[in-house]
Amino acid sequence: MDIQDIESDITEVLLSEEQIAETISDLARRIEADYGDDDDLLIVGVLRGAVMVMADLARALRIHLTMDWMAVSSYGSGTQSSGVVRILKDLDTDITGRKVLIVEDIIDSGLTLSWLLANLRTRGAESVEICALLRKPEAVKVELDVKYVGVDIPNAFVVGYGLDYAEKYRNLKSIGVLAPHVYS
Ligand SMILES: O=P(O)(O)OC[C@H]1O[C@H](OP(=O)(O)OP(=O)(O)O)[C@H](O)[C@@H]1O
Ligand code: HPA
Ligand SMILES: [Mg+2]
Repeated sequence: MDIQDIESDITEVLLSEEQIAETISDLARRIEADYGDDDDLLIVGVLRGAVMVMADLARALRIHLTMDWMAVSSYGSGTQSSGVVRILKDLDTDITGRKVLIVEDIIDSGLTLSWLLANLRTRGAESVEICALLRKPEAVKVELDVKYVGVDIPNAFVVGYGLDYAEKYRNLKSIGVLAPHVYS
């Protein structure tokens, strides 16, 4: 299978490579306006979906920061959240007194971030905020206090730029709606 075949599994491109870059840049400017060099900002990427957002957002931010990672999973290999969040890898950093910004690829049901936010807020950080590239307003099931959202998207299963279906498509440069023929 070559790249041409992968892209044919996308019915509609929601965000092109250029639109993703603009969105990340806008997020970075807003984050910079709220945090300065002295804030000792710790950005926490949520593996594995947020890898691309983390890599690009970190490079777009023109302030000092440190990076750490958590791995949680709630989706298994399907397209519906199980609602059961598992920690697969915890932080290596003690976040007591730190300013923490969780970086995510997508808020779908919101269950993953709701759980993660509650978990990190028990650890004595000065602040814990959320930055998500995408949000599906029609799919969100829980009230979630999200400080930075890139783009609101329709309630369709999307892939690319870190987002997967059964672990594939994370390497697409754009974000698009997965074609129904892929499910069957
Ligand atoms: O708002 P929710 O309905 O909770 O869905 C969002 C979460 O689901 C996906 O991760 P997943 O658990 O599939 O693991 P992955 O990041 O390794 O792809 C995505 O990367 C978010 O972390
Ligand atoms: O639309 C989605 N695509 C890929 N992974 C996801 N995890 C939650 N929602 C999605
Ligand atoms: Mg994820």
